Amino acid sequence: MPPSSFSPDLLDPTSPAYKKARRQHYKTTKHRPAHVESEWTPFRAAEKKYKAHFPPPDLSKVLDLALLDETRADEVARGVWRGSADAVPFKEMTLKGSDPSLRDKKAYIFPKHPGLVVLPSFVSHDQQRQLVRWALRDHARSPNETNLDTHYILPEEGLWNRYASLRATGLVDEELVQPRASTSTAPPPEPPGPRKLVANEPAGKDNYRELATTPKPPSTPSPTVQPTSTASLIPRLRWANIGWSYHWGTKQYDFSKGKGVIQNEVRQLCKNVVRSVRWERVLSDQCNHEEWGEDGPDWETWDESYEPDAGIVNFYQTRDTLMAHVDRSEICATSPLVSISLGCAAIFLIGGLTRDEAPYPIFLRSGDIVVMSGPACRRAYHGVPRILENTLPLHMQVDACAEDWSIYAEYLQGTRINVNARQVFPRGFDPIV
Ligand SMILES: O=C(O)CCC(=O)C(=O)O
Ligand SMILES: [Fe+2]
Repeated sequence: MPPSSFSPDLLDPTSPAYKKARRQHYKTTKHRPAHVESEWTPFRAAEKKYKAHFPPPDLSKVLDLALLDETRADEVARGVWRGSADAVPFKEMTLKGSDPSLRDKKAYIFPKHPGLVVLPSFVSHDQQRQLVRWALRDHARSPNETNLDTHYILPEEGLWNRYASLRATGLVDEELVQPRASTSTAPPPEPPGPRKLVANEPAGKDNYRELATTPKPPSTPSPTVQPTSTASLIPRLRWANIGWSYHWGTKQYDFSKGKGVIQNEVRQLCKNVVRSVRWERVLSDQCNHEEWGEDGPDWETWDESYEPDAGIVNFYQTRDTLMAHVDRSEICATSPLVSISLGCAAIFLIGGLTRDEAPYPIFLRSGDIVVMSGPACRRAYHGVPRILENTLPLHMQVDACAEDWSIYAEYLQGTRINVNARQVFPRGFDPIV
């Protein structure tokens, strides 16, 4: 896996690296039509801005909450990128709960985005490494579906475990993973690639039955995929499903596949996050009953009733992005979606109910958690236009821990992992499938 090619010199307009990148940029963009920019929605304009590799984006409008925490000063200073501590208005909150580690942690809420909560550095360094090991070694393998399963017959022990054992024997590029298409008679499908945008209808109690019974045809393997080495598939791992099976073709859950398990450590971490937030301060002025559904606001019960049962692990290489989208496949449109960042830092954009609202850009670093909750935030457009190069913190680097960490540290050099968990059904809803 090549480490990211970003040079810190690119942030200095007088450096030769910057001048070379500028020449290349002019060469590749000089034939682009000039009028398109004016047609972009505010969300699209923000995506374009932060995605750009040249000129490197100005991050002074990006909220960087790590700057408020002196224990992270070293983490901030080592990376070439940083945002600003006052880019957008926020309120700081203490956390609740008896665990002494919660005393030093904070939550941030945003008057313009009710239901959005950011908990910087919520996950301990040790737990960050545990989650990375879990994501790659234990989770991104059968029976859990990954983006690669459609097109490749993946090793029984899991792609990552096979890669680790091949590396140990020095044969890492020699073994080929076979395409699935040779064993299939299905019609040609779309080639493998990033997640596609599908305009799906928001799920809800009213259309649940219809959604649950809509046919969910299996995705078909690409006939053009070639036998590929295990090592070169590692950076192409893009997602792994958690819990209820998600059908990417229709952007609906496929309840007929049954309720998958959600690993206890992830479940407990998400539940601890939800229990530690003072919801009365986050959502008490969000009392419009209609928006919360027929049972009205239920945040008062979340300490006990929040139960994640689905989610995704996203694996991003430094050139990957996640386009603006709304997560509207869950029947419950208000219960918290808990999202954990690991590895390299990212820029997260969170907007409103349409792409016409300019989003807030927020720096997310390893260990940070974002919670999207309530009717406004759970249906808000959001995305990840940029993974920031050279931002792997010291505690995730090779020398951070036990010897077997080095393979993870090397992978993380140019990778961000996001683990997010959702509650699909509202409290008391009986999903007869
Ligand atoms: O990577 C992230 O921080 C966001 C992921 C996300 O929005 C999603 O998986 O739906
Ligand atoms: Fe999302």
